[in-house]
Amino acid sequence: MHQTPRADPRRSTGQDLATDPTEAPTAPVATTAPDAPAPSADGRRADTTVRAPGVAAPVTPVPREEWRLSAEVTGFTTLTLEAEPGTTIAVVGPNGAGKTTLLRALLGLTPRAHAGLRLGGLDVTARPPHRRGVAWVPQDGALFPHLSALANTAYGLRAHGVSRAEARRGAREWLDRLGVGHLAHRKPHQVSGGQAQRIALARALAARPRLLLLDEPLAALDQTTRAQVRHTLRRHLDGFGGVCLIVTHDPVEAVSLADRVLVLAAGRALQDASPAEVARNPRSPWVARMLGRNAWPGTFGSDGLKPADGGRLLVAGALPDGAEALAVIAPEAVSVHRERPGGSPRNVWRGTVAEITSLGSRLRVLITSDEAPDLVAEITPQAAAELALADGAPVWTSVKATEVTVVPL
Ligand SMILES: Nc1ncnc2c1ncn2[C@@H]1O[C@H](COP(=O)(O)OP(=O)(O)OP(=O)(O)O)[C@@H](O)[C@H]1O
Repeated sequence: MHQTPRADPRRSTGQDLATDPTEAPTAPVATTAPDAPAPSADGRRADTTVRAPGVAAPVTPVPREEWRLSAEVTGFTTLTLEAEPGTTIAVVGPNGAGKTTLLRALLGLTPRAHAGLRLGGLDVTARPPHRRGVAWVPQDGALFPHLSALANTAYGLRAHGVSRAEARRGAREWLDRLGVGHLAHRKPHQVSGGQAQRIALARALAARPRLLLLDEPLAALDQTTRAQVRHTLRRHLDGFGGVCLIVTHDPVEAVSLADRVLVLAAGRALQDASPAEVARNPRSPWVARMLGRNAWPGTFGSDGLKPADGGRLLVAGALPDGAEALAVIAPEAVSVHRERPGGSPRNVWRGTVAEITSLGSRLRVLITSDEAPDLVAEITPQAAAELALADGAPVWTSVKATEVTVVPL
């Protein structure tokens, strides 16, 4: 699992964009904070020089700006949140847990919770939403209805004082990156929900915030587009020097994008740990069901995926040699045996039962192995009884190649 906050020298400063026409009817805006240098047109490069259109970015990388997050939230959602620059946190929890309230509190957009907020060394608590250096992509995207996709995306850059031509070029790049460049001149009502979401994401990323808040950013996208946009988002987050909070109900999104998973329940933090830790030791049945996936990062080779924690994993389909990917395996897809299973080619490992916990009417069995990373299987109590499973019991596990979801990293 890619836990470590990512270091990338190529990045520029963050700046603000906070939009919610419903709660901020006086034209949601992005303006330049006095302490913020102008951004580059390229979201992945640290460059505080405004360039003429068509002029290539300087090759000399300059150190990226880094924005540590420190938040003390009180109200319906009550928690303390500290995160190093470059950390991506998946915010998960059942409906009504307070996920959106947390994001709105960080923006200063709700009376239901208050956030004391420091970004980098700067206390932005007293600032209005649009001066905090926070970008927010709400569930509905909240695009300006009267502006084209291009103008929506260029808005944040323009508000930084970037020239019109430069802002449009930067906006065009982000729209292209997210696969909606061909819609640049359409208004929001002329695009589909999924396209609008990608435009909203381009607008937020183009604004280079110090804190990025994404409320189910991939929810309206079909499976193929979702994989593409997730990949783009991941690449961007790799070079992002701020903190990103992503509200999601998609476990694959959580384990593939996030360094940490913050589980909320009734406005409180139930768990805040790495995806691997939350998957291994979920603190509630809800978390177990939502995120209880096995997630193995690894590198592709000629004979499948080589997990970083050892072993080999056969998967259906292939990525180029050397490609990094995350293999996601649902615990229900893991078969547990007392004898070595035969049959068609599949992933088979010898292991030992390390822990058995109940999950509603099912059991979760943690199996450790010298041949593969830790694996969680979910089986019925009846199956566990038939296999005479107990802590320390020697077992075999198997997973069909077709049951492994591969997420390119
Ligand atoms: N404006 C409001 N006035 C009163 N109660 C509200 C308001 N907005 C949200 N709530 C309540 O606050 C709680 C938390 O809501 P919130 O939208 O933060 O949850 P969530 O975790 O984002 O849920 P979901 O997954 O459904 O989006 C819920 O019980 C909700 O009904």
